[in-house]
Amino acid sequence: MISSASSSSNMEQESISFKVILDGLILITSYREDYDFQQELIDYCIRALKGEENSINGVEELPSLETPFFKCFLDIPFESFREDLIDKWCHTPLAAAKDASPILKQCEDKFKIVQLCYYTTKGKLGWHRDRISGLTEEEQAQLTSPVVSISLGNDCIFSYKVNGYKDVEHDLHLKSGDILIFSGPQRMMWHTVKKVFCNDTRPKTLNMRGLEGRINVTFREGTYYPDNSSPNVSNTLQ
Ligand SMILES: O=C(O)CCC(=O)C(=O)O
Ligand SMILES: [Fe+2]
Repeated sequence: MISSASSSSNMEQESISFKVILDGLILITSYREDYDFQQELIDYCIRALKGEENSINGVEELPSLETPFFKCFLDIPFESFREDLIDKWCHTPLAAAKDASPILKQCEDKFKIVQLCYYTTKGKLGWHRDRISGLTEEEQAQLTSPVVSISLGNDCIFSYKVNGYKDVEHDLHLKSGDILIFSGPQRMMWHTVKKVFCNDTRPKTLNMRGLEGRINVTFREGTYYPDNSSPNVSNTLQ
């Protein structure tokens, strides 16, 4: 069952509205309409993706994954990402969501990594859970710390399963400016990016510097670790 709520904040966003999709799974939609706010993050991400952003590309050799349909920096240290953007896009929405979600409030924030991915309009991401490298299976299973995931540019279909890989799937249509938070009981849910829509789904006022696809930024506890236990999964991240 989906419940909606909103919360006031004294930051740039006057009111943050969100849907509690499930305990621990929250969708914030109120950043959608503020195009200047989105553009600032888009500009920063595109500079980083093109190797022009010193705070990210200048620090060290960052591992990246690249296919014709996908480019991803998996391992950006949290402290290298611009601090004001972390406040605006991670801490502020998370604090507002915590006010409405007691389960999220109980989850400890442990942000260490930013993952920045660009999907072309043919890009996809296979079914996976956001496991963290360096942890045992038991430790993975106990993860509850929030993952804050931002969509920018074209729309996509993000699908998830609540009770394991064999469960039924649910689709979410994510739009530019949406923030999805998963944590607590949903921290290890299976999820996928099924489809990225073509160019005309993004707001025309947003400038993607000629890129036609979608950007995803996630703030998370650790570096992604491939999910080898998934049966018949073609996972772009592996
Ligand atoms: O692009 C998205 O919305 C989700 C990406 C994702 O699941 C991941 O990078 O682990
Ligand atoms: Fe993921």
